[in-house]
Amino acid sequence: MAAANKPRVVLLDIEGTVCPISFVKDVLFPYALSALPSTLAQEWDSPAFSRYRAAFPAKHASTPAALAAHVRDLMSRDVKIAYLKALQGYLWEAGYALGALRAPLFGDVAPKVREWTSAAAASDGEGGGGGARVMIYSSGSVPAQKLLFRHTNGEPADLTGAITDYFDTVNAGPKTEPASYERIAAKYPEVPAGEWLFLSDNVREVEAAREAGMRACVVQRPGNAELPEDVRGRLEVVESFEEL
Ligand SMILES: CSCCC(=O)C(=O)COP(=O)(O)O
Ligand SMILES: [Mg+2]
Repeated sequence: MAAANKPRVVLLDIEGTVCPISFVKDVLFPYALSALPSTLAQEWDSPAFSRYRAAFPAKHASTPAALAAHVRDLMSRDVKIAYLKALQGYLWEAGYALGALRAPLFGDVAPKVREWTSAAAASDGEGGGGGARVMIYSSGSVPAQKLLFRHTNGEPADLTGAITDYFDTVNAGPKTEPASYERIAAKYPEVPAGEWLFLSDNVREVEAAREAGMRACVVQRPGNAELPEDVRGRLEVVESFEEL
């Protein structure tokens, strides 16, 4: 990337961008579904669990069976609604803690994140040295994002020390709306929107970030759906962070 194009903040999507979609669909989701029945049976009235239950619409949270059916329905349709995402994060906690879950980041991710952030630290975050702060914006809840980056397949496994901030649909808004990216950028008024780089597998998210004035690239990873034909002609597409 030419020096003039160096971002001061890199904002990363998770699923399909830093880790395979299959980790979410074939590992995280089944883990949550398998932990659900015992969690509902043992923790229904516990203070730790009841705040997740209380966030569900009352008609779907009247009994453990009703809530389980609603969660299964939402997950079968991959509905990215905040109360489901919060519950998933809670269900994954034990899996990460026990070592049953570990996030398989693509090989280029951790080295590039460390390159961006160590150069940013060396230049005091002011840019010019090729460094950038790294932040996350995912439909997964902020606690779920932190779990994922604390338990990666890397060595060391914990990448959270390199990540400055986390955004989800609760604190930023829907990922396909430009206003969400404006809200994120507004939290860091010292960095103009044009000096942010958003990376995502989702074309509509990339378009929304661009509408908000950010530079944004589509990340096309193994296992992602094929991109519509016109995308490569009108948007930047990368297959690895090494290209950045
Ligand atoms: C960080 S939690 C696991 C991922 C997840 O649940 C999800 O919905 C990911 O969506 P993304 O916006 O990162 O594509
Ligand atoms: Mg994604």
